[in-house]
Amino acid sequence: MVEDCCCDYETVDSINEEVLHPILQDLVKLPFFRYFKVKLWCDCPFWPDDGMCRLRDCSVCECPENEFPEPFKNPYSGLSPDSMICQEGKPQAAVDKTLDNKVFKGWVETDNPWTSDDETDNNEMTYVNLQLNPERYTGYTGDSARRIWDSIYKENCPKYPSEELCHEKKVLYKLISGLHSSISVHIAYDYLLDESTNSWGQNLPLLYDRVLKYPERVQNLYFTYLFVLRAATKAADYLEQAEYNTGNPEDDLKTQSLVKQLLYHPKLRSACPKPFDEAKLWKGENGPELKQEIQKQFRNISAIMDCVGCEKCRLWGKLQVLGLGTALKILFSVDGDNHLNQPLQLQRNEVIALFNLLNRLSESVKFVHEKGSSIEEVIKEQRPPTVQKDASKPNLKLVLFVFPVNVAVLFFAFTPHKFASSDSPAGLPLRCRV
Ligand SMILES: Cc1cc2nc3c(=O)[nH]c(=O)nc-3n(C[C@H](O)[C@H](O)[C@H](O)COP(=O)(O)OP(=O)(O)OC[C@H]3O[C@@H](n4cnc5c(N)ncnc54)[C@H](O)[C@@H]3O)c2cc1C
Repeated sequence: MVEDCCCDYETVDSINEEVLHPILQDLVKLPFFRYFKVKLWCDCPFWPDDGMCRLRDCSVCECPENEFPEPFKNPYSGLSPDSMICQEGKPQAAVDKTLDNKVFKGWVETDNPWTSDDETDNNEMTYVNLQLNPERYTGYTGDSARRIWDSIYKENCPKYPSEELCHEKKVLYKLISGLHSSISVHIAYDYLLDESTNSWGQNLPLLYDRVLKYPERVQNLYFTYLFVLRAATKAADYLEQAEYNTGNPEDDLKTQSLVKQLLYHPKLRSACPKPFDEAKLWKGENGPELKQEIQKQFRNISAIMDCVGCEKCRLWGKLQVLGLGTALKILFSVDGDNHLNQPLQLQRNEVIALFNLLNRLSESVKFVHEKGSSIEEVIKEQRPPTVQKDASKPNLKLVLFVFPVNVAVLFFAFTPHKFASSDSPAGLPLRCRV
């Protein structure tokens, strides 16, 4: 069984491959799920942006005006001619959020207590076509990337959950770790293998080194997938009735039908009816305070996304953290005061983030499942020779082991009288036996 969940790994793999993955792949290509509204401007509240991305691939290609759906647009402010071309990292103002209310039946501007995004800040928002900006290797690495992950784990969800850590905090840790695994899997799946020829492909050693080598990271990936899946199925009635209006009636009908197929699929409903049991959380005496605390930590993580120093990583980081925040909002509506009877209200962007996150996790689970069993053999063949042990370099472990032994030998060797023993066989001094 996936820990804390209600399904086993084999079932997850089979429903993912047979049901969820194919539907999600079609769904995210449709206009409704293709466009994500995001503030790409990096206004990090914690550190100035010092992260430099090496590749052109880390900048986001924004949408030309004629591309994104009519009902998504602000009728009062046209796009500047600048936004007609594919830009590198220039945020454009092109969004009017008030249209959400008209386009999406029953969708209002509700705050999400789990995230820090200020959606009313329309002037800085831009639409991005996710299909043009795949999540893949960008070259973002080094101190800036490391600092983001470190601060997420150290300050907002402890890295190694100890036995005393309460169940709810472990859940937060596992969600972040699962998301981190999924990001690494996507880097490995679509990697720049040769910069000079611009050739892209799978990097299996990286998949192994960053994810598969650590069973806990794989477990957390499956956990996060089931958690988000549970949120989507819990909100099935709401999501089924929503109006997916982008001004393309044919595509919009298809969107609604695929959402329904996904959430009510008989195989999913019978094999894994409740992927995660949220009712077990916040049960202790201090449940409400704990919820407030964890909400605050998650909001912090959401704010840290503004510090990601590579635009495309920031886009996907923001989207996926919003997706997780949406799952948390659905499962633990609505705020820290336990207003459980409040009707669920989601923003369009939250639903877009939820399904795109589900799709990312589904892709990661599929790739991990496909490569998991055979990977050790494969990477042995693929590892470049430089990775193999270099005989000219000392092996640190061996040095650390041999050094004290050598010292001991020398010590015995040069103090024969003290350690010579009459009981040693053949009267040899003890040093000879060493
Ligand atoms: C929000 C965000 C989005 C990013 N998106 C991209 C992207 O789209 N493309 C891209 O090329 N790079 C992206 N990066 C950078 C990428 O995640 C790595 O930071 C980078 O590739 C350097 O990797 P690393 O080997 O140093 O380890 P990192 O992945 O940076 O990990 C740092 C440390 O965290 C721990 N750790 C690693 N994985 C897990 C896990 N699953 N669970 C728990 N602990 C773990 C390990 O101790 C590891 O040493 C993103 C970074 C962030 C913060």
